[in-house]
Amino acid sequence: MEQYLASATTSIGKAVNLFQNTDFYSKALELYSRSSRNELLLMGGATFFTFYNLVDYIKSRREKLNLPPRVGYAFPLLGHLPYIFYDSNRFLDWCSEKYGDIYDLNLGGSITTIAAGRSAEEALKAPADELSLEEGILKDVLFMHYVIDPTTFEIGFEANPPVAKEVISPQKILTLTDRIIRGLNRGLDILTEDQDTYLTKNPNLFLQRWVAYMSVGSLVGQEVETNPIVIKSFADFTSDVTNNVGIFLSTPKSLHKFIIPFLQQVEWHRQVMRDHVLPVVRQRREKMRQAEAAGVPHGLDSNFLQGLVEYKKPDGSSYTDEEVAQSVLLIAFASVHTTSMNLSFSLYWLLARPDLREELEKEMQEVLGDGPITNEGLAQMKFLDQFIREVLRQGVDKMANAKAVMKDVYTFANGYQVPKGRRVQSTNRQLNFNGLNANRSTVEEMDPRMSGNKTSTAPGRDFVTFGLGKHLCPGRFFAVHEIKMSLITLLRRFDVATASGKLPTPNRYLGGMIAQTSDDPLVFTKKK
Ligand code: HEM
Repeated sequence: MEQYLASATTSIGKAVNLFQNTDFYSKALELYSRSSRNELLLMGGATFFTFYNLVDYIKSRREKLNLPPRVGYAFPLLGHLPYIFYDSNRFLDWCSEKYGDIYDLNLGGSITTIAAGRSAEEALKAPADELSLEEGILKDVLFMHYVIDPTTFEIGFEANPPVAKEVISPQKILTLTDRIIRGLNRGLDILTEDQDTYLTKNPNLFLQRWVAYMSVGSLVGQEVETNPIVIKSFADFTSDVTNNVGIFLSTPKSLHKFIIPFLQQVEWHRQVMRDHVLPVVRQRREKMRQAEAAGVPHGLDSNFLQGLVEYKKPDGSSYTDEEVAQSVLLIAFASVHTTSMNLSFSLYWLLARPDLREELEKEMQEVLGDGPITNEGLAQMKFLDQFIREVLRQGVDKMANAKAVMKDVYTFANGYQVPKGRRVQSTNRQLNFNGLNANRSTVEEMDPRMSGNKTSTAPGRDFVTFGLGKHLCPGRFFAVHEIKMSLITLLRRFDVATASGKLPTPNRYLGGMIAQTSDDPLVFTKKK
């Protein structure tokens, strides 16, 4: 044993020496000094995984499965993370070229299967009882089960998808246009404090809140569309959950229960739902009872909350008033961050590429002139749609949609097998850019015209931002509709610029893989 430890220590020592003599070492030091708190926590978390996953690693090597090839050249403890931090585009493109559509990476000791090409499509399309996003991201990474009870999760996965398909279908969203526009104008007035020049130091928070202003009326209902507390809860729920992720990842799971009471804002969100949404659910159900007794239609507006009020479980029963009210938090989770992030990407792309902004403004003038935003006008704005599709394609993670294997073994069509509990991630940016991360990876190369006649809500092999197959995002029509109207409204009402006066970098990558928006402060100056 001692001999083994001595030789292990010597090998680690050699590897460390080797590492210190490489170009990576100076890059790593530079990265460390530039990294944000979240990035460092992410790295810390990954290092902890080394120890957690040791048992799983040894077990999976012993199993007689047709495992995907393991990529070589891993560093001690950090595995392949240094390559991903340093140049994820080149590294992932090289992995695909050398190992094909499926391979295993060591991410700080945690073995993760990376699915590219056809295998990625397969992973994206897999049913949740085989590859589960709920287990792979929501529980494993975001620790959502600390804040969301099992029934609310059930509503999120069983009821929300069919309700969304019904209430925010491509046809139904056209009836929501005026309500969304009212909400976004109201939100803009409130958030810019009606000032002629407004500086936002935290643009992403600004955009999250703005998206909540425009969404609450259409998704929850007109009863709460101007309620500032519901809007704040709807806007902030996701960031209140995700802000704690780095801390959880860097702390052993056995200690989580001690830190939860100090970290979660979530009880406040639950109380808001009880105080402000529960009475709405009760009033609507009462109205429905009265209408049914009188044999007349209830006449209530169709929206997400109403869809859940009316939703019947497979056994014919309904969710309780309280369960329906709490599930609004999961609607906020699915809709606010995703939409505001892509709105943010869009805005920073327009700032980074004045030529694209000019082209969009030209189209706005030609189609809408000084008239109102209409569904007919939006349908004619081809460049806007091409631009948003391209922004959505650019804005995905390089290793994305982490799904946990739920069966004893998940077998891919090419015969490779992945054991239960292992996480499978798909190379979404590569997929979106025809198999190569390197494609259109600079700001200058971003090119909306490459979308041709493909639309921003139609998924495809080269457009997996909304997922693929059974779990394809049913909220995509609503999200794109909101982003389009927000951009037009913002450009019409304000001159938008970075406070620094510099061109921003629209896409950044946390840890080299997770897409992040710019956070350069913005100045909004009212147009006369
Ligand atoms: C740009 C904005 C959005 C993006 C990029 C996005 C992305 C996604 C993705 C990738 C999935 C598939 C997850 C999987 O593979 O299991 C998904 C599912 C889902 N999204 Fe979105 N989403 C957006 C906006 C919205 C909005 C606005 C809503 C609702 C108002 C929504 C509701 C849902 C629901 C309910 C599901 C689950 C579908 C299912 O499991 O069958 N999303 N979304």
